[in-house]
Amino acid sequence: MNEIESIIAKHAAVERVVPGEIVEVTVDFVMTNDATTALNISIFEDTLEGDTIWDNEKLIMVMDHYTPSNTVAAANTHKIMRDFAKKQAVKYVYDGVGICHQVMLEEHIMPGQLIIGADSHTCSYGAIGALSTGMGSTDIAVSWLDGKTWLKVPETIKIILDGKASNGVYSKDITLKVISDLTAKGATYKAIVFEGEAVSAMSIAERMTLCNMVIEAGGKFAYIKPDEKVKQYLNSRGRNDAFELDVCEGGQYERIIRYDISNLEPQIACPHFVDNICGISEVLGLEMDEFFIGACTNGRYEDLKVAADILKGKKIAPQTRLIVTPASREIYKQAARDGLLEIFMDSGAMICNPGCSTCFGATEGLLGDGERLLTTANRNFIGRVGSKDSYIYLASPAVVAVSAITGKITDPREVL
Ligand SMILES: CC(C)[C@H](C(=O)O)[C@@H](O)C(=O)O
Ligand code: SF4
Repeated sequence: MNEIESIIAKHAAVERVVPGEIVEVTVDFVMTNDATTALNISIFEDTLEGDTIWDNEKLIMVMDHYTPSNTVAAANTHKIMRDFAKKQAVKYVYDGVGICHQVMLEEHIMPGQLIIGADSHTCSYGAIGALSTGMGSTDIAVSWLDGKTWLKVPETIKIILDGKASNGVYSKDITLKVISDLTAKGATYKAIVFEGEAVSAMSIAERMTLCNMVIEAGGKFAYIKPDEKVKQYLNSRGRNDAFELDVCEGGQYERIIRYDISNLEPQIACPHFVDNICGISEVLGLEMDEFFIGACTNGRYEDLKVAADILKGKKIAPQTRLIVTPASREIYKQAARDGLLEIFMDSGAMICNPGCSTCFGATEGLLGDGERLLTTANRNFIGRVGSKDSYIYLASPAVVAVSAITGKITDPREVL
């Protein structure tokens, strides 16, 4: 079995699984957020006539898409979540602490686990060697009954990233390039394993970026074999439990794709599809109205640091706005301690509280008619951030920061 199949087999308590087979698995955590928890609750209580959830330490609830509540509807949704959490004595409820995926990484996930979440970017936890995937509300509610769900064992694509990214090129550019080649449906219900020297060189933050966008090609799971960096990260977060490294000999892959990323240029996803991607040279000089640095793709400390180093002592272009939203409270605090927030504010940026923010377009930073946004998020669907007549471009934090200074798409390699 390969890495993916071996983790699934463990959770199905069987010796061996093969792609295409449907198995019942026990999950380690179920994560839900304020976008759909109220729906999960109504399915659990009304449709399934559920009484008590299977484990009050394994259902993790996060309020992040609409925090602090910006409408009465959002406040009522949060109230439903809080009432349910109280009734069920749910141990982990995070409100305003950060984006669900970042909070899960910081507080809960261990390599080798299997996690399902009511959010498509749940696939991010492959960054530290966990198998995780997003599911719809009914499947999530059913899992609350007994901590089990079903899966079709996916085929696995292995992507080997060789070479060393040049200055100004980051894991966001690599992930955009991979999505562009796979296309939006090219990896539907397939697992993607990343390996190679470029992956080994990546920080945990960069690996999160890489795994986060696998769903944009339809992927079921993303996975990077955990190494010493993962161990160090977990230790730094107080999680010292030993984890087994999966030794998978003779594993089968549906395809192996190899990249040499040494000559890759910064990539931009253009409206209105994530796989509508080009090299930055094709869109240089395109004027923008708004810039956003944040989201579960690129709102981590390392991302803010890259942006702050570029923005230090500089001002954003007149008649534009820059919104910076740290992905979690931990990141916010560290960015404050290290002076990053001051650099952003001095440049003219607005700093928002940890959460999905302008990525989801529910709380702040909405676009007006005809406006263009350059963002570090992962989706550029029509109308996602405000007006249906607006245009969203996806890029790395370095591209967004350097472009915020000029007001138009600019190549970070010019300044780095
Ligand atoms: C609202 C939520 C369920 C959704 C998702 O599943 O991804 C959101 O987080 C997004 O990024 O579009
Ligand atoms: S930051 Fe954006 S992509 Fe991530 S969970 Fe929130 S809305 Fe979804």
